[in-house]
Amino acid sequence: MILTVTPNPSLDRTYEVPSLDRGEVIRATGERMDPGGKGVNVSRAVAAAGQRTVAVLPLGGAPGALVADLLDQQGIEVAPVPVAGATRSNIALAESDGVLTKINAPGPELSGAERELLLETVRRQSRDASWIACCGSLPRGLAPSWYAELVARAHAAGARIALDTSGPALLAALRERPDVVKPNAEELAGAVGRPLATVGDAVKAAEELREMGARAVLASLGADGQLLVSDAGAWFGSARVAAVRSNVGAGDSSLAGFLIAGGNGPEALASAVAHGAAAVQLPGSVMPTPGDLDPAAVTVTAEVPADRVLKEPVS
Ligand SMILES: O=P(O)(O)OC[C@@]1(O)O[C@H](CO)[C@@H](O)[C@@H]1O
Repeated sequence: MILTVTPNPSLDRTYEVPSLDRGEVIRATGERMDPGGKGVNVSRAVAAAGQRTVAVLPLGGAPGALVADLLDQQGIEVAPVPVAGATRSNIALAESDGVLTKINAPGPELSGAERELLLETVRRQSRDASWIACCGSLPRGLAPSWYAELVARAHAAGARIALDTSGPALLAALRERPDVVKPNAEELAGAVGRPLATVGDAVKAAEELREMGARAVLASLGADGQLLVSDAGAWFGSARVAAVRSNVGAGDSSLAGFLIAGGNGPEALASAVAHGAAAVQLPGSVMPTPGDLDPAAVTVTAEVPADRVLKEPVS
């Protein structure tokens, strides 16, 4: 079973708009609502692959009830932590030329009792988890060291941890040696405090994260592909993609693909790349089913193209 922990879930609202004109009333041409938050999306992708998953998340207010309903409709097993504050709503504005602007709310503030209940729920649900995926930003009330504490507790209980977060929460958790961390290019650059211009720069940054404590680094480099750097070596994976529809949740789909395939080595990287490529070709944060995957379009190599200049460099 793959357990996911999303301390700051969201009701994801996507509005399709012709274009963004600041200061104007913009009429949306379409809208959709998805249960969101990075760990929630990982659970949706794991469930879409037919594997068992449980999603732990605080839920509160009317948006929280809607998230619970939407997850129920999708057949996702949830271990909810009831909280007094309302679950946030995150807005995505999708322009017809493919540009997507996202507004992520801070989320409710968790009280001391709610924080404890969240940790206790994770502990209770961890028993038959092969992996615990801890994902996304932290809501107010959780210190940047919260993920570090979670990783330490989960390791003590014998579980493996995948961590997808950024900034101080990522840096603080590294010292507890998470089994894999999954930064995107921006998060990787932020963690090492340097720009990334080439694939080789990303490999160096990933190695630095390993020196800081990560056992393995699965880095998503957007249109450029993905990197896996672990004690067994480094691999680079990429896929042919016909047309990008939405990259919301593509990183979460990749992480799910990686964990479903064992969470280690080039086969798991190939599965991560296949899941990420399938997700960007689906609308909103729709997660791919096995029928959406195209493994033949994926290439994984141990000959990392270090000199390749990134299409989307991070300055
Ligand atoms: O604010 P965070 O926690 O960093 O990210 C939240 C979020 O942007 O991540 C998911 C996509 O990865 C969305 O479902 C959700 O809205």
